[in-house]
Amino acid sequence: TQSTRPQRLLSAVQKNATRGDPCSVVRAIDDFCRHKEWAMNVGDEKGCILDSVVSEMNPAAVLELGTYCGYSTVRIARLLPPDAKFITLEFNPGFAAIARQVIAWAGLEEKVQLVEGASGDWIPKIKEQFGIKTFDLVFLDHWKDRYLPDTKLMEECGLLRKGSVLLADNVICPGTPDYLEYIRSSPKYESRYFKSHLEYTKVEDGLEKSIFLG
Ligand SMILES: O=C(NCCCCCn1ccc2cnccc21)c1cc(-c2ccc(F)cc2)cc(O)c1O
Ligand SMILES: [Mg+2]
Repeated sequence: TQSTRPQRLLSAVQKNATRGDPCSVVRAIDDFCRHKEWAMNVGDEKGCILDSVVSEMNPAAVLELGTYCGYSTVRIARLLPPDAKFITLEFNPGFAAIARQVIAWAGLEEKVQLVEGASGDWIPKIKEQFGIKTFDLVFLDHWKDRYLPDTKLMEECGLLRKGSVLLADNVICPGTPDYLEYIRSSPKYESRYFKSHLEYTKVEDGLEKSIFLG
């Protein structure tokens, strides 16, 4: 039977990365996606911006919406303090199965809780299911038309506190126009756009960093 792109990406990790070495996993995925097959990881250029946001925050509780193959999951988890709580949500069971193996290859399975399901279903349950009060950082990288409804849902569910940071991928390509319009005009947020490029290409894209003001 034909392999899928995520399966070929995992094989490249198992072939070229060192078990327990997150940076070698990140490098192996970037090499595969740049030279073999493009895939929708946040990539190395936007990944460095992600790293700087995570490092400066030193977050105790992180939520990632959109795991895919676990590339950004590994980038984030490798920078977290030991007792941090990190939940990553993936809708597609095939992607989730690959991501679990990529995260394990990096030796980070203890630091990440991968949950399968839809954001709209899971966000209202996170507090009681995982004993989390609020998130310090949310990385939005899932369905682009869910960024806005899910941000409003996180507000309503009390998952954001004064100072919580939302970091959104793909605000230019594929684009999240309704989310950008809302977050940039809302008095509840202080937003900043980090201009970059769509992973592994010269096409413009960027990350929108928004601080919840409470
Ligand atoms: O579509 C993208 N990502 C989302 C994938 C599906 C997420 C599904 N999902 C996961 C958790 C979850 C929870 N609830 C509901 C749904 C959920 C994406 C696309 C591009 C892209 C593609 C083609 C092109 F020509 C240019 C750009 C680039 C990116 O960086 C991307 O991230
Ligand atoms: Mg993305």
